[in-house]
Amino acid sequence: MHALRNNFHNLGRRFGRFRLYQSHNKEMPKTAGIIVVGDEILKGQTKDINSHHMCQSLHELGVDVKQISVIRDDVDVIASETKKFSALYDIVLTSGGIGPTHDDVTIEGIAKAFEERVVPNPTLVELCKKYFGQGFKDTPKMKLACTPQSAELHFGVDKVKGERLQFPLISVKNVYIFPGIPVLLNRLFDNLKHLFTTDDHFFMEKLLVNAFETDIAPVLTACAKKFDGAGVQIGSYPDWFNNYYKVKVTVESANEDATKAALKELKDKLPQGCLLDSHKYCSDPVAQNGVEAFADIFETEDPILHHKIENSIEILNEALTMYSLDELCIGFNGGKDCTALLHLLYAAICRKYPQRNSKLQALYIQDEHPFEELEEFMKHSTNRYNLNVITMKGAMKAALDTLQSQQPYIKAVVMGTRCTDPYSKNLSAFTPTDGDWPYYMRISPILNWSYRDIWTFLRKLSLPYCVLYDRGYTSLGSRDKTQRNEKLRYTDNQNNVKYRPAHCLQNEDLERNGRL
Ligand SMILES: Cc1cc2nc3c(=O)[nH]c(=O)nc-3n(C[C@H](O)[C@H](O)[C@H](O)COP(=O)(O)OP(=O)(O)OC[C@H]3O[C@@H](n4cnc5c(N)ncnc54)[C@H](O)[C@@H]3O)c2cc1C
Ligand SMILES: [Co+2]
Ligand SMILES: [K+]
Ligand SMILES: [Mg+2]
Repeated sequence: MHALRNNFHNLGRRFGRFRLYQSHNKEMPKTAGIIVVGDEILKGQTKDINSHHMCQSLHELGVDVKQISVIRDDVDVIASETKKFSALYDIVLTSGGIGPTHDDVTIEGIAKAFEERVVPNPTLVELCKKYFGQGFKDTPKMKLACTPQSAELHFGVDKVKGERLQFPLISVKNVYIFPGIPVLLNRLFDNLKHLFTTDDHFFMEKLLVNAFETDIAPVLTACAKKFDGAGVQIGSYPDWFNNYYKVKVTVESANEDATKAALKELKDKLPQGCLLDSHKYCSDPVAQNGVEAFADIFETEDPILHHKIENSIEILNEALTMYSLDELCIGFNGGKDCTALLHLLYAAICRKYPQRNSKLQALYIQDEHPFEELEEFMKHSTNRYNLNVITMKGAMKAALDTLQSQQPYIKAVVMGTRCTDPYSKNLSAFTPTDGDWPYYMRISPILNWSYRDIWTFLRKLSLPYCVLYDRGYTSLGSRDKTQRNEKLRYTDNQNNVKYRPAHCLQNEDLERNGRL
């Protein structure tokens, strides 16, 4: 059945050029190809985000994007690629190369593809006259008013203002010519969506699987084969940094029943217990960070932690009354404790200052030999919590000295210290630094949290944490002085040495086992 449909569809495609003004083959979703034009992209000077935006939007509209091609600003290359794509796909979208300078030749290339001449377009000439003034015809701006002979213009209406957009989208046969500047492209695309809308809709389901791709590959292959005839596509996308699953498996087709059947098959055949319960996993916990929400989650299951959280929030609220955001920073080095703390502090700040536009300041005293994974996690956290990270290098005391002279307005540091940390037994929630240290108020809202509390909090809320904790590390310091915790070591049934994740450590007194 599938083969038959495909042949039918290919037949349609072979006569693509004659099909242009007919509606597309109803048997299959409408297809599209995207051509990104620009030397700067091939040189790595500009990152192509336009094709990504177009793919996302087209997919939502039910259009099946089949190919993206990135090519240079060259008339012949543009002409041959356009000709090829125009015959292969129902619609073609190009991005870039339509400016007034010599290096923008997309219009010429597309004209050449269809053996047309480039001519002044009366409507565009009028528009340019209004926009640039009479004299524009003798300037390079005239290029903006020229199109291939058979070009059509599509004027979008600005959804917000209700006005006609100043410049139209140009199309030639089934090729839609977009400008390369992302805001212009997006504006045109979003206001002209109706040109690309179809009756189709893709049905997508996803499974989050906590198993290695190599271990689930046979099941995926068998399922893909079984449902191929029904047009179901199964995708497998490993995520190296997620703490809760290793692979995202997608099941998708234009047929809802087929999608559901394939999903069920996968659920039945994948190893027991490796599927993440979508009700228990939150993919964006930072967006749902209401302070009350945390405490409530733990209220019945873990009443002791519930009270610890409430107590920590009280301390943070007090800190926010005593210090302005300019005077406060969090001591953040990517470790598990300050990761939990950061989430709490961020929530408290969002509640106290819902309209704020200043960032939360974070102090990062960078080790001489930091773990790469830790640095990676720092970067992600900076974006996730919109941090202003103040990075200091060198020994801690000296770094704090420098901080004091460079950022004299900072008065207090919120820290993820716990009583069980070295030299921390006698700390209280608000303790100034010791005599020979530069003067700061140290605020420690999670002093009485245990190792287990930290993990319960992080994992229950699906908070991201540094991936090293999933690979056998239970406490992180300098790379040359930190090892995996031997208590987490085991040998699997193929005799490979492996390490369990940090949250599995039973005896929490052994947390610092891997620190040299
Ligand atoms: C602002 C500040 C003030 C300090 N004042 C004193 C003091 O008065 N007397 C004293 O003896 N020691 C002080 N220290 C040192 C501290 O007691 C620990 O020795 C140090 O944090 C390492 O702790 P750890 O490895 O045991 O635990 P960690 O869990 O690594 O540290 C506990 C907390 O300290 C903060 N922190 C740790 N390392 C960094 C870093 N590299 N960059 C940013 N924040 C970090 C984090 O909030 C973290 O959760 C201070 C440290 C800082 C950051
Ligand atoms: Co079939
Ligand atoms: K893959
Ligand atoms: Mg710690």
